[in-house]
Amino acid sequence: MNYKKLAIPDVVLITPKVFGDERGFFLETFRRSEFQKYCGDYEFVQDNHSRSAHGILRGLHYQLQHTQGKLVRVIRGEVYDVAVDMRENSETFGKWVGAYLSEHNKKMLWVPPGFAHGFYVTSAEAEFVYKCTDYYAPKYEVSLLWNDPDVSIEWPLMSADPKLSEKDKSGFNFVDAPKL
Ligand SMILES: Cc1cn([C@H]2C[C@H](O)[C@@H](COP(=O)(O)OP(=O)(O)O[C@H]3O[C@H](C)C(=O)[C@H](O)[C@H]3O)O2)c(=O)[nH]c1=O
Repeated sequence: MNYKKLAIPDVVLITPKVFGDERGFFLETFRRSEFQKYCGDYEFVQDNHSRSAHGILRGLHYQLQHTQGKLVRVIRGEVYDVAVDMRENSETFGKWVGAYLSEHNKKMLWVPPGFAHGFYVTSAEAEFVYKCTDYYAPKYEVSLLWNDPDVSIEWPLMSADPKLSEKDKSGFNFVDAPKL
């Protein structure tokens, strides 16, 4: 596996080694020893799986307590995945990074605790699977608006506006969003 620190160094893009043969392919999606060496000493306690249609944008979400680190990947289709640094004392506070994750590139993104996370579906459909370092805690969950002018994420929109949940439509602007 290759571990590449992005412009926000705590966010790591992971490219697995893919073993292809006449049957198909094999790859390791997680190896604790390597992950802890390059990303930190985290344990995962919950795995999630969601499917979304083209043009859906889920997020950006974070939890004020039980903050979750997420190791995310796409097993069908393609998304543009984004992390926003919500850690008030961080040098990259309010900054964002993004990466295309797809069934074809098989890349994974490590999004540490303290980040708002979301993705936009660029394929017809996308199946998104991820590991979390803490449990879902809805009473502590917050949505950051996808199009906040201060964060100014450059989403690769393929139509006027993405399709959002009601919760995400009423997310906080960055200036008003609770910080970590
Ligand atoms: C996240 C979550 C949701 N749910 C239930 C609650 C709702 O009844 C239903 C859909 O939840 P929600 O609309 O919050 O799902 P997403 O919009 O995909 O939320 C996720 O979106 C972005 C991309 C994230 O990074 C988070 O992991 C997560 O917030 O699943 C659970 O039971 N457990 C969970 O861990």
